[in-house]
Amino acid sequence: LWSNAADGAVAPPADCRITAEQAIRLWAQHFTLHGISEPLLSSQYIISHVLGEKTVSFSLIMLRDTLTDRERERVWELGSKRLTRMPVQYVIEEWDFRDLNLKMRPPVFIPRPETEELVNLVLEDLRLIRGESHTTDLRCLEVGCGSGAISLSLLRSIPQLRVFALDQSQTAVCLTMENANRLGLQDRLDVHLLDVIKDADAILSKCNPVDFLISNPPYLLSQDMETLQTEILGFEDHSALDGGLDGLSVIRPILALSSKLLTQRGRVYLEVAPCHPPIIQQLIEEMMPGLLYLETRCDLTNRPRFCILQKKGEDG
Ligand SMILES: C[S@@+](CC[C@H](N)C(=O)[O-])C[C@H]1O[C@@H](n2cnc3c(N)ncnc32)[C@H](O)[C@@H]1O
Repeated sequence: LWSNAADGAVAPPADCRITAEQAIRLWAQHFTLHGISEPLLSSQYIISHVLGEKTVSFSLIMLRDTLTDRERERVWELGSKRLTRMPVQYVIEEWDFRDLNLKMRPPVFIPRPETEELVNLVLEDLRLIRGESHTTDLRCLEVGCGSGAISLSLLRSIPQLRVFALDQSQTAVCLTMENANRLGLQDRLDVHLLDVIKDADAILSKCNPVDFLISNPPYLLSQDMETLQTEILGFEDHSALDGGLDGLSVIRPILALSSKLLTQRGRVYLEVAPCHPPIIQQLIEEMMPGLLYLETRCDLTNRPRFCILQKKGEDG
């Protein structure tokens, strides 16, 4: 079953009858043998994808009988890609984020579960501030939109929302637009190729004012980059991850921009590293008189990962 093709990929077996369940087991074993992380899940995602099932409904594929020749070839083709340590999300070119199915393309950052928590937190906070009011329009800026996961989730959940999304990567900008078009959410979204460090004036002229700003910026300390998994280091855009010496190289300009862009009492929602909340709070209290540090929230594993800030009103 594992004869190697000339390019090192695993060749699909000829004349082999194999069920979906057997294929899952076989590939999970093969991944384990080659030190691939999450071998069983990788195998399940690939085979579900090839069979056109939603990534979550693994039990359904157990009911499937023998794979067709085409399906088997495709499984072997995608399995071979995973053997190169390519993340499974890039292998199957799709990933679910909350209730959205998004196209994935290397090296655009793969959305993580913590960011679903960030979106939930924002939706809950907006409900508390605005009540159930559906009449007033809302405007939001997302810095570093990647595949569009955050912006598109917010647009799907809030019908009165208009989003300005920006990213310094052309591939990310294109992928966000492609995902918006696939989901029919493009009419309330403007996506710009802009760098929050270099293009503050352009951002102010295109997106001003906004009711809230949201970002999952690159926040890893450069020294921690080398501890990342081969899957991440070898395939994902490093500028989506590396936040410089103190992890704040993109967060600082976001804060500076916020005080200029936000409407009175407008909010900033940030996903950050666990070491960042007290540093950001101090930065704001000492250097940014227009902003107020409201609170730190923890993720599901109880690590302090989200910061909520507010622009001060005229009365302070
Ligand atoms: C951690 S990823 C988040 C992507 C997406 N929001 C998500 O949560 O899946 C950070 C994103 O910020 C972008 N980025 C990094 N530096 C930036 C900068 N200076 N200006 C604008 N975007 C930046 C990266 O290209 C990347 O897409």
